[in-house]
Amino acid sequence: MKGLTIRFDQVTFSYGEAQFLFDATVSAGSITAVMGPSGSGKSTLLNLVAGFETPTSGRLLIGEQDMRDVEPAERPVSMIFQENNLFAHLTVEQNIGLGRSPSLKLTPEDKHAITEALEATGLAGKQKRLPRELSGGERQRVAIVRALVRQRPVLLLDEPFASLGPALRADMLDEIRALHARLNLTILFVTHHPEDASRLAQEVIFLEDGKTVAQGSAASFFSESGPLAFRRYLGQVA
Ligand SMILES: Nc1ncnc2c1ncn2[C@@H]1O[C@H](COP(=O)(O)OP(=O)(O)OP(=O)(O)O)[C@@H](O)[C@H]1O
Repeated sequence: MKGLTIRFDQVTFSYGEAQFLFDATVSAGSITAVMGPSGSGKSTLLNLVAGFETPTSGRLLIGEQDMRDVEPAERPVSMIFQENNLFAHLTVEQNIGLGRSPSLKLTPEDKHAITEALEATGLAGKQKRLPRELSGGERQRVAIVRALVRQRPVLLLDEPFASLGPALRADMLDEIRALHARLNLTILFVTHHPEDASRLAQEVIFLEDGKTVAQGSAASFFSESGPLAFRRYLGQVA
């Protein structure tokens, strides 16, 4: 699998009064943190990539393809949310199986891929459990496995580890990094935690008031010459 470039070419959108203008490029195979104050539009940006919302104007490209008429299910994208990623009445195995086949008609090849993914992520032995019989961290791990067996080149993470404690969050970030090294996906992740962004991200996109106001390497963002708006957000300058 190979990650794809995501391009926001003057993409506009609105929720009533809330107006958005996104202009940014996410390089193929990179890990990019999407940061900004609460309400600045981070989830909205991800929802546009996933196709849950449609731009009013401008173009959104994944790879070379304009996503205008491409349904969410057809997009080369998987998304993981903060919580409620899993169906409560389905087992771990079935929840992951949905990543391969929405009707759960699984081929031997699908089953093999699922078993392999369960083993690679330390979930082997738990495949018959229901989500409520797992810890919060394990549930998110199942959501990650389901996204991975889908084999889509773009992975969107909307604060997926926000409800986990710091040590577990750090472990999960390390897992994401390992998966990225193995699969070379394009990963776009929303976080409120600067330490998570500096731990995982190569690039940062910073939003304010519904706009992409700065973009650059994580190294430059977290240096003293980082964008002023970002440093203000971090509380490093008045
Ligand atoms: N479905 C919706 N209908 C109407 N307004 C919405 C909807 N979703 C989001 N908004 C508004 O759009 C703006 C941006 O919301 P969004 O969730 O993208 O921000 P965010 O940066 O992800 O915030 P947070 O960090 O708090 O999760 C907010 O003003 C929000 O109230």
